[in-house]
Amino acid sequence: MSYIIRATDISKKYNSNYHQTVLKPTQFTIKKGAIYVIEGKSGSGKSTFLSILGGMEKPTQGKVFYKNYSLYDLDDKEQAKIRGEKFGFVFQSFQLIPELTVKENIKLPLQFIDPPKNKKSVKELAEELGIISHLNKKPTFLSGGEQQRVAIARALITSPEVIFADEPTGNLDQFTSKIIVDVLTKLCTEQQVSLVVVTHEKNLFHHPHNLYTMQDGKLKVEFENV
Ligand SMILES: Nc1ncnc2c1ncn2[C@@H]1O[C@H](COP(=O)(O)OP(=O)(O)OP(=O)(O)O)[C@@H](O)[C@H]1O
Repeated sequence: MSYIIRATDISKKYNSNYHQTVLKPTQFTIKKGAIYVIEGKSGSGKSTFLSILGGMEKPTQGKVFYKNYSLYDLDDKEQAKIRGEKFGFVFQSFQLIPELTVKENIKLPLQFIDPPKNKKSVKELAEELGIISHLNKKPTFLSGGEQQRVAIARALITSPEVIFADEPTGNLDQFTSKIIVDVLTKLCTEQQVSLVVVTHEKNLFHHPHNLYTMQDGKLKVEFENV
């Protein structure tokens, strides 16, 4: 199989605002280890698109296939299993649990899934991400960039096949943003994890294999290499 995820003719209208087509009919394929960067203005539909691909928002029309499975035709439990075991998520707001230590935050997704094969240990990931000295601290004692590293470790701990990152540098200064993008793309490339990133700042990405712009719900291909 040449893809991990394939979306066919997906489009989206929200029930609360049915006259607006937030995502116009779109085809999209995610291949192993490839990097996809999607840029666009606020409100153009990027997060909606990412949520549909990541199994979090059912499209109004069209299908999303994870391998041979039509994701939204599976029952809730099966969908949750694929999201938990095969996908990782990184958000603008980090979404760490303040009451837990860094180590506990990183390990959290493992509680909900079958033990993954070839999993890296918390220590290995923390070393690669430069947060080893913070493992026993609570996240609020860390800088924004450090918290996002913790979130990246949490996304990678399950050995996912795809990471979906929604504005991962949206809360970070320019210098820290660059470091976060570099570490995220390096780890995904090394581990052959596909990466789909929504951003306002495409210039942070030096070597995306594929670049798109979203404009009023229409996805435009800038270039595709993989
Ligand atoms: N749950 C929802 N219900 C109704 N409308 C929504 C919902 N979520 C998003 N929208 C609308 O869909 C459009 C696209 O929103 P979306 O969040 O996908 O854009 P975006 O490009 O990611 O924006 P941003 O960069 O600000 O996050 C916007 O007009 C938004 O108001």
